[in-house]
Amino acid sequence: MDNKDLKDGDNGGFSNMGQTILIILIAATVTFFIYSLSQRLTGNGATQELTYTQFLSMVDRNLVEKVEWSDGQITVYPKYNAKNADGPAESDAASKNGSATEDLFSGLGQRQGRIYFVIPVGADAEKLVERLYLHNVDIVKKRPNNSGFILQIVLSVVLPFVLLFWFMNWMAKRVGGSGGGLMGVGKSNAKMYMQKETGISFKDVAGEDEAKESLVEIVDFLHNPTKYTAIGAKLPKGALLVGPPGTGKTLLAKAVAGEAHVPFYSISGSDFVEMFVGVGASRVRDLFRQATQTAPCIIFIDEIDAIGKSRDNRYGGNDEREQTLNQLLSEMDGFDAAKGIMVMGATNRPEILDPALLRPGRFDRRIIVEKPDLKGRVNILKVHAKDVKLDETVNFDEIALATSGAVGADLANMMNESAITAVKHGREKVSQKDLFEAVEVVLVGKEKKDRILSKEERRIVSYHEVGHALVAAIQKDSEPVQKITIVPRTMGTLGYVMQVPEEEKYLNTKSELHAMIVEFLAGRAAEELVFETVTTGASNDIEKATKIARAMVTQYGMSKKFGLMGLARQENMYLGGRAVLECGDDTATEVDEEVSRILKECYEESKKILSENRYALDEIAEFLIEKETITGKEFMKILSEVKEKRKKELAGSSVMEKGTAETTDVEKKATVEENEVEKIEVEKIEVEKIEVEKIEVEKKESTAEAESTEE
Ligand SMILES: Nc1ncnc2c1ncn2[C@@H]1O[C@H](COP(=O)(O)OP(=O)(O)OP(=O)(O)O)[C@@H](O)[C@H]1O
Ligand SMILES: [Zn+2]
Repeated sequence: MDNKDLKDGDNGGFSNMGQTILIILIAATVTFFIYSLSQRLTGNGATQELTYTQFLSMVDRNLVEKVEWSDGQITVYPKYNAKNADGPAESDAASKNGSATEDLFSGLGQRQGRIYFVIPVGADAEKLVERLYLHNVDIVKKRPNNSGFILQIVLSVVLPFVLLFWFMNWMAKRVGGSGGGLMGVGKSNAKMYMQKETGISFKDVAGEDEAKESLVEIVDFLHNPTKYTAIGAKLPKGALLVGPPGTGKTLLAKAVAGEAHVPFYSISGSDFVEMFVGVGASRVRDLFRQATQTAPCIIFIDEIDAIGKSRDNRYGGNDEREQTLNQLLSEMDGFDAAKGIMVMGATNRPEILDPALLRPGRFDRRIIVEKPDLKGRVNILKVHAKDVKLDETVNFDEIALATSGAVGADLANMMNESAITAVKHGREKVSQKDLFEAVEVVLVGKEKKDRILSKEERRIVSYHEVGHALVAAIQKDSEPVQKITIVPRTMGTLGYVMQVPEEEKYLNTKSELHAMIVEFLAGRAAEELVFETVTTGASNDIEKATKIARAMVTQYGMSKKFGLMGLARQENMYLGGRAVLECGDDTATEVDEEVSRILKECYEESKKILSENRYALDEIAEFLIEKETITGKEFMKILSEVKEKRKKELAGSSVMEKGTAETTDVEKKATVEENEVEKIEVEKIEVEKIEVEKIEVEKKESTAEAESTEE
């Protein structure tokens, strides 16, 4: 610790010394330069001295137009082009004289009218006036004028300092911005930025009502710290904003500063960690020193986990980072909260923070900033639509339904994309269609028109996607299909099915999860069924299906084998991290077996649904190959037409017998399996019909989870 402090001091000392010398050198140069410039402008360049005798001689020769008389001196304005203008008499006089005045004049040429002379006034002022009258010289009596003098002062003294100040600021920014040259070492203002007024209020943050509620208190305390101290309350020093990326943590911190009308200091945790040992700590010190000067204020440290990682080395120790963290802790202990300094940190990995950071008197308030729910998303869209022109088709509820899981940053992005799309199509207002297009752009990327698939590939992709859609349409617990497309997108998908829930779900039943897996695997099932071969296109589907199956077994207590036993710990919950198994090796093997069993079962179910509906699969897939994109409505229409046709065909042929036999077979198998599955099977035929109608009616309530599948 001591060692570190010494080092910091050295760093600071060196850079301060260097800076001082540099300042003096630059100031001297600039002063000299500007002084000589100002001399030229205001003085000798335009004014020449004349002896009194020379002046009298000029007057006598009628070469003077006007004099300005101000205390103690006379400024002489010679006649413009005096030599030629005043006729032969003067000319004669001049040539006869041949004096110094003459020389002076001849050198002045055309410019002489603009040159004036300063001479001290002699004692015989009265006589001089008489003489001037005699020669028709205008006399202007002037009050002493200081403007020239003031200008000179401004130019030679003030300006250099202004310039210097500006220059230093610029240097500091430049040096700091590039990661700290020698001069920037130890200066926190490099990457930190300060806003006197953020101009952001709680109104600009939508859908985070709980977070805002807890922050209102902080605003009040910044407004009026004495109210709290008077009663003996200990003021909070720090608050930690915790939540997934893009949920508006930075925005909330700015809103607190904006509401309280206090300055906002912002720095990112990763900026503290430099390659020079000691720099981070010195930055922290600097930051707090500056903040103390402008208290009340807010210090916002984004990604605080970069410095605040636990010091127990479990996550990899780092001397520099520990020093920085120690400095931060001691600064937080050191300042007087009554001054109104509030330190706000943001992180999406709260579990790795050093417990010391979370102790009372430090970041003892934890404010959870969640992903927005349906209502929150609607409100966020509204906030960002403030300056966007919308037409009457726009319905934010629909968009919000289609974007479950999206955070504020995504929605802000979508709003902007939709406006760009509208412009691209030459429209003046954003329509619902533009918004949906934007949703897709954000979720799966832009259309990739230059990717040409071979004919066979297009067929495979088409069957794969229709496989997903068909299973979704037929299963009881699936979400309605909004759109099917085989236009490749920039984020790697060759086609996808977009589905829209009818309402926001906060809980999933076991049978819904089961239906999801069946649906994810349906793409691959269609490939195998039709082409008798499989492709790499299902990798994403398989990953998602496996994740759900694993969670069912290890986290949701949904497997018969393990029942309610919790077998995994969620890591990085805000970053969508994996669940880490917490069990013995033998159990882990059994978990894998169980997961594999579920997947196999679901895959078989998928294949069964598709083979039972093979006629529909073929027809819709062919239609999609031709059209590239079909809407959910079109899809449902074809599906019911095809079914109708099929029914008639079957009624008139003996094929019916075979079909029935197949179904019965599979149903028998299902009975052995879990209850829900059985129920679904039995109900399926009636449900299918009802579902189709229901979905058609409710199609207007579209939107949602685009299910991107890698094919
Ligand atoms: N609740 C919200 N209301 C309105 N806009 C939001 C909201 N959340 C996010 N945004 C928009 O998203 C942008 C990014 O949000 P912000 O940077 O605050 O997120 P963050 O949680 O700090 O993310 P990160 O963890 O990546 O730093 C904001 O500038 C804002 O435009
Ligand atoms: Zn797929």
